[in-house]
Amino acid sequence: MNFNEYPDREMMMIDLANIIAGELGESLRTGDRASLCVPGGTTPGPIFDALNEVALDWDRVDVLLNDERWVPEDHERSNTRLLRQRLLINKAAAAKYVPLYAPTETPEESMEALAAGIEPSLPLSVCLLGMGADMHTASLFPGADRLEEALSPDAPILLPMRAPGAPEPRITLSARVLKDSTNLHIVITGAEKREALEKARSLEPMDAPVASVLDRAQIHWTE
Ligand SMILES: O=C(O)[C@H](O)[C@@H](O)[C@H](O)[C@H](O)COP(=O)(O)O
Repeated sequence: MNFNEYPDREMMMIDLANIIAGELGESLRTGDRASLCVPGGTTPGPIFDALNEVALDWDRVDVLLNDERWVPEDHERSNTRLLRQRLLINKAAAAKYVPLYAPTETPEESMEALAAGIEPSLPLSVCLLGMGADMHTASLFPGADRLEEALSPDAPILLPMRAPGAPEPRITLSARVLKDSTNLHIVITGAEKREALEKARSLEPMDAPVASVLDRAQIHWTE
């Protein structure tokens, strides 16, 4: 496991924004387009704040989420809302946003169309993941209804997911799509998550879904 520890949150978020920008720049040097896949939740906001100011050919970058909560875009729990407020602004406003949400009642109704929209952005050039203290990443939750399918090597791109730990239905990229990213990072903060990550190393992905990507990921941690 590639583990990077930082002296404080501010430094970690700025460093990570620079690392991500460098990797996107490298992908744009060798290809026509690059893709950046990011988590929602409460951790990544400051990374987005730094990243949206970076000079990059953003008009050649696809931006998408690891996972989305099935709520309207103006809902306070919408990850899309977070992206529109903090990442897809300033210089990064030129990026192409690839949605993981559509206004249908259930994720199942939109799954096929959303997956078709994502396919051209694969493999992901840069994927940043978060992690919960229950060892979930993206919406790959322990005990989730379609976890086994989402972890399988021939999983579809996208799956609906319902889990005891998630208050609303979710939609998530599958583990194989996350793992196939050219550059893969996990950002976590605090002692509880560090402990959970250590524990995940000796567990199976069905019990600790983040374990499915650990051998490919660089971990970034601070208190
Ligand atoms: O929609 C989401 O909730 C995420 O994409 C999810 O996988 C998140 O990264 C972790 O739950 C960590 O969340 P926090 O950063 O809020 O702890």
